Amino acid sequence: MTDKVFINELTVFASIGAYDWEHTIKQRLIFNIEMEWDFSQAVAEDNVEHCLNYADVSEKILDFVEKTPFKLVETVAYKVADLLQNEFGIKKLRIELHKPKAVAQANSVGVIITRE
Ligand SMILES: Nc1nc2c(c(=O)[nH]1)N=C([C@H](O)[C@@H](O)CO)CN2
Repeated sequence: MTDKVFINELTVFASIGAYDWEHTIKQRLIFNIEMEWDFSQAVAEDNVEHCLNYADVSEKILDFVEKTPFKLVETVAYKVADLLQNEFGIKKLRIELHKPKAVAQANSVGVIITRE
């Protein structure tokens, strides 16, 4: 049995880009995240204290990414994965990170990483 908490289309305005001009503006990044979590204790007690609280996870990501300048989307994805594993004890996760409009002919581009 596998239980997962997900967050879809979490949107952050970040200082992100490989080129200097990109750091004179804020650009949109969009996260889709899946995190494995055993629900059994939260369900047994029907208690938010034992769940992986998606509001807390979202707030942590928004705070970190809004405050930190990055060059590559790869770096953002790796650092957010580290943050979630260290702060929340999440063992397995998948992060899909979109940078919309970075390529004019594409809706979005980005990266996908998994941690097992
Ligand atoms: N694999 C990547 N390719 C590119 C990145 C990136 O972060 N990862 N970034 C850029 C530029 O910042 C681009 O988005 C702006 O023109 C180019 N390629």
